[in-house]
Amino acid sequence: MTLTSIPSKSLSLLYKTSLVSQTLLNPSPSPSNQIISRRITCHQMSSVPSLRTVTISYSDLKDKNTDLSARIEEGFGPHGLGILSISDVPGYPSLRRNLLSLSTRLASLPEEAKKELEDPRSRYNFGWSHGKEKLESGKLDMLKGSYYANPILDLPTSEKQLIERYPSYCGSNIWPRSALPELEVAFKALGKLILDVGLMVAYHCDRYVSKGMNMDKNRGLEQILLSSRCHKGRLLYYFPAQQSNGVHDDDSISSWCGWHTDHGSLTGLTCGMFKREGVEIPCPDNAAGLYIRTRTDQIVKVVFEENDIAYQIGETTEILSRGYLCATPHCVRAPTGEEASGVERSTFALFMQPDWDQKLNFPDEVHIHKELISSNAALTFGEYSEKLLDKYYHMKS
Ligand SMILES: O=C(O)CCC(=O)C(=O)O
Ligand SMILES: [Fe+2]
Repeated sequence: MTLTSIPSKSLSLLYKTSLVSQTLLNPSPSPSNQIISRRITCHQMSSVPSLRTVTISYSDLKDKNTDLSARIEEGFGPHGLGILSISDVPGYPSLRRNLLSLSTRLASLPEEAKKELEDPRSRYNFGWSHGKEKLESGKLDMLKGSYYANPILDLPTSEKQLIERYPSYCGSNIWPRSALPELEVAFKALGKLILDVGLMVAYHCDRYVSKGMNMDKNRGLEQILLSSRCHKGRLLYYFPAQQSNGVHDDDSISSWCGWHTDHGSLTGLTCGMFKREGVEIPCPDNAAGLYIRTRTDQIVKVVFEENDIAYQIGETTEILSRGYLCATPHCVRAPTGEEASGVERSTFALFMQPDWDQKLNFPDEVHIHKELISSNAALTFGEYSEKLLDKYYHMKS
C-alpha cells in the first residue's frame, strides 16, 4: 500500500446519498446509465464494452473565457465516470514516450542499485518500491515496481520537524544519478507538464463548482494545487507474466492493480505502454487496462487516446467540493491468454495533492474510511494521510 492510493473495499463514496442526485447544470438529469450507454463502444475484437472518456482539447482548456462547466460535469460530476482526458497537449507525446521507455531499464537495474533507491522511512513513498505493498488477496505485490518522486521540488522543506512528521511528503527525492541519469530529467519534464495542464483542468473545475456552492476564490482546487509542495509522481512498471511467478493467471478485473480511489486532489494519468521483448506492441488483450466503477455500480473498461492525458478526481477534492466532484474508484486488469506472455506495461501517474497543512472538513455523514474518520472531523491533509498510512501500513507486517 502506498500513500497515494488506498484501497476502498466497499467503494462507497463520501457523498453517495446527498449530492449524487443533484447536478448543477442539468436540473433534471437523465440517469447516469443513460449518459454512459451513449458513449459505450465495443471493440471489434472483443466483447468487452469500453467507455471513451469525455475529451477536451488543449486549446479549449487553456482559454479561460470558454465555459467548460458542462464538460467538467459530464466527466467529473455526480453522473460522470470520474475521468476526462485532454487531447493535443503540445510536447506531450514525446515526453510520455521518453519517460515510459525508461521504466524497463529502471526495473532491470541490478538488485543492489535498486536497493540504494529504497526509502523505508517514507514507507517507500520516495524512490523504488517493489514487493512492499499488499494486494487485495493479502499477498505482497510482486506484479509491479514503482518509482516515486516529487517532480517539482527535490526538497519540499528543510524543516526537520516536518520531515520527521510527514516523511512521505516532506522527504527528498532519490534519483539514480549514476545508474540511470536520464530518469530525473524525463520524470521532471513529464510531471511538470501534467501539473501545468492539471492546473488548467482545476481552473475549470472551480468554475463548475462555484456555480453550485459558495467558494472562496483562494481556496479552490486550482489554488490548492498551485500552492502545494507535495505533488508526487509514480512511474509504474508491470512485470511480464513469466517474471512474476506466473501470477497473471488471475483473471479478475483487478488482477494488476487493486480497486482503490486515489486520496489526493487530482490524478493525471498517461495511457499505458505495452512491450514484448523490448518492442512496443498494441495491448494483446482488449479486456486488459483501466477499469472504473460508476456511480451506479457498473464496472466499465475506460479507454482514452495514447496521446491524451487523463485526469481523475481524488478523495480530497470530493471532500472539499462537498461532492460536486466525485472521487473515482478504479483498478487495472492484466492481459490474459497465450498472447499475454512476456508482455510488460509502463505508465505514469501524477498525484496532485494539497500541502500537509490543508484543512479538510469532513461532512456529517462519512462513507469512506469510516473506521478512521469521525463525522464532521477537521483534519489537515497531512493528518488524514498519516491515519490512512498507519492503518494500511500496519496491514503489511
Ligand atoms: O496503472 C494504471 O494505469 C493506474 C495506476 C493507479 O491507479 C495508481 O497508481 O494509483
Ligand atoms: Fe490510482
